[in-house]
Amino acid sequence: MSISNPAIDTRLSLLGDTCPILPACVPIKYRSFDGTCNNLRQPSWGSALSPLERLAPPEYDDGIWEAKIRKFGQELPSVRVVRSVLVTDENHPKVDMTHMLMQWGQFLDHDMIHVPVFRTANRSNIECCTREGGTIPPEMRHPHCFPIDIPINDPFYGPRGVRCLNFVRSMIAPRLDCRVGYAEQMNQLTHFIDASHIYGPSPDIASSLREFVGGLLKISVIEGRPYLPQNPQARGCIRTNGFACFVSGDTRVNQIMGLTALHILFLRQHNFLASALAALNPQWNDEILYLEARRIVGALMQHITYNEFLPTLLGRLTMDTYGLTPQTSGYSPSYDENVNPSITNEFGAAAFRMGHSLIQGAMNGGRWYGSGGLLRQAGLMDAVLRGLVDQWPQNMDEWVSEDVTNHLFQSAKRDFGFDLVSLNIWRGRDHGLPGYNTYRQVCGLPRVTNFQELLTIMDRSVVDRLASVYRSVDDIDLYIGGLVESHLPGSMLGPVFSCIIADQFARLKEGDRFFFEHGGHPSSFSPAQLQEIRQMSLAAVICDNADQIINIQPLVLRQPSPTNPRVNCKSPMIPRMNLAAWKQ
Ligand code: HEM
Ligand SMILES: [Ca+2]
Repeated sequence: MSISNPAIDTRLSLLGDTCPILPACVPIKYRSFDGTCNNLRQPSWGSALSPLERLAPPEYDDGIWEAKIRKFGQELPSVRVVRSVLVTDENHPKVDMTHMLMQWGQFLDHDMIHVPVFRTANRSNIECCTREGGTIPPEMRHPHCFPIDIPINDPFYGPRGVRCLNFVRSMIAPRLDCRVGYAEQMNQLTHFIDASHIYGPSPDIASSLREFVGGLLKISVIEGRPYLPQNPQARGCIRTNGFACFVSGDTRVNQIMGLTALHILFLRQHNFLASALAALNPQWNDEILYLEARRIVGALMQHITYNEFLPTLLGRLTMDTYGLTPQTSGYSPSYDENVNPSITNEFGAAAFRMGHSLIQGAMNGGRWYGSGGLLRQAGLMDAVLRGLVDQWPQNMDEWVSEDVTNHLFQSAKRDFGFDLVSLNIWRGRDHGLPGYNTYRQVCGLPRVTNFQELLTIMDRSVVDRLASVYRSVDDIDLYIGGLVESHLPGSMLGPVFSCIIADQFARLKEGDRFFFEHGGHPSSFSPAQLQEIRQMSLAAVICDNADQIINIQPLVLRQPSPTNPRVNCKSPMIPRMNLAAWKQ
C-alpha cells in the first residue's frame, strides 16, 4: 500500500552528509531500546526518530512542506468552523464496552507514536498567540508557528475574546532513503509495540529508569505501595504536599489519571516478573532479569492489543481479513521482512485519533487531567481502575465531549481550554494529509464525486452539514470523514478508518521480527512460554497489580454479561501465566 518517491539521490551530493548512518546488525535475543536492527536489512525501519510512512502522497501547499491550506487553489474552511458545525457534544454511550477501551487505546498509542513539535533554541515551547488568545502578526511569529485562527463570531471562544489557538508545526525527519523529496514527520518513539512507553525509547532513558538491582525498575514508595519514580524538576502536575510529576518511558504519562494508572500497573507487573524470575533462576544477574521481564511485558502489550483491544474496535471480520486474529497455539508464520512496520501518517495524524471520540465526559474539574499525582492517595488508584472497567465509553462518532473540545487542558484561572478536534484536523493539514475521498480510493472504495453520493454512507444531517462547510467532497478532511462515516457491521469504525487502522496493526505484526507469536528467531519464545503468555489478559494484570481489586470481568474492555461475568480474581476464568516455562 505504501508509496515511494523517486527523486534526486542525495547520496551523490553534498546533502548526503545528513544521510542517517545505519548500524550493522547481529540478531540477538532482545530488542534494542531504540528499535534499530529489528529488520536486519533495513535497520532503521520502525526505530525511534525515524520518519512516518505514508499511504498516499502529501498535498503540501508547495509540494514540499508548506502546510495544506488550499485545495485546487481555493482556501480550505476554518477548522474551528468545521469543528463547531460537525462535531458537537451529545451523550451517545457505547453500552456494551467499558471506558477501559478508550484508556487502553491511549496507553497503546503512547507506545507507538509521538511526533515532536518544534521548540525554541533553549528547548522551551513556542508561543504563536498572545497570552490572552490574541493573534500575533506573521512577521513577529516564530517561523514554525501555524496558529489556529478563531472566527470572531465563534459561539464559544468569540465572547471570551479568543481569536487564536497556539499550534506549532511537527518536526520532520531525514528521509531514510536519503533522497530529497517532500517532508516526512518524525516519530520520536519506536514505532513497534514494544512497551517503549514503559522502558523508554533510547538506552539512556532506559538506564535512567532502572534500579540496576534484581532486574527491577525504579519506583517511589508511597504509603508502602510502589509507584512510578518522580521528577522534581518537571512542572505541570498538580503539586500538593511536595508531590512531583511521575516519570516513565513516555513523557505524556501524567496526562490523565487513567493513563497514569495503567503505567503504574505495568511498572508493578515488570517488577513482579523480575522478582519471580529471580526466584526461579537464582543464577540470572540483574541484566538478564531486566531483559527477560521486559521481553514478557512487551509480549503482554501485544497480546492484550491483538486479543482484546483490536477485536473490540474492529470486529472479527476485519481482524480476519487483515490477518490480525491471534493464534491459539503454535507460532504465527506472519513475519515478512519486506513489510515496513512504521506508523503511517494517516494513522497517527487522523485515524487512531478516533480514540478522542471515545472519551467519556465529566472527567473534568482538574481531577482527571494532568493529575496523575493524585493517584498516590490511598484507594484512588483502585477507584480509577474500577471506574474504567465499570463506566461506558462514548461511541466513535461525530459527538465528542466538550471536556476535550472547548476545555482541553483548561487551567484553573480560565473558563476555556484547547479544542482537540480542531488540533486533529489542523495537524492533518500541517502534515499535508490528502482528504477523506483520497483514502476511499486508497482503501479500495469508490471515490465520491458529489455530496449526494455521500448519502449512501452517511446520515443526511451529516451530509448537509458537510456540504455547508466544504466546497467540494475532495476538501473533506480525513479526520472528519472518518469520524462521520457509517460503521461496518460488528465494528466501531467505518470502512476508511478501519482500513487505515487494520493496515497499521498488520504492519506492526508482519513487520516486527520480535512479534511475540513469531518463531524461528533468536528472540522467539519457546512454544511453552508462548502458550503461557496466551493465558494472560488485562484483567489478570489488574487483579495482580492493583491495590485491592477483588472482582472483575475477564474481558475488561467489555461490560460484564452472562458470558463475561464479574468473577473473583482467583477464578479460573482469569488464568495467569506459569513462569515455570522460564526456568533454566
Ligand atoms: C483523555 C484522553 C486524551 C487526551 C487528553 C488526549 C490528548 C491529545 C493531544 C493534546 C494530542 C496532540 C494533538 C496535536 O497537537 O496534534 C493527542 C494526540 C494523539 N492522540 Fe490523544 N488524547 C487522549 C486520548 C487518546 C486516545 C484514547 C487515543 C487512541 C485510542 C489517542 C490517540 C492519539 C494519537 C494517535 C495522537 C497523535 C500522537 C502523535 O502524533 O504524537 N488519544 N492526544
Ligand atoms: Ca514502541
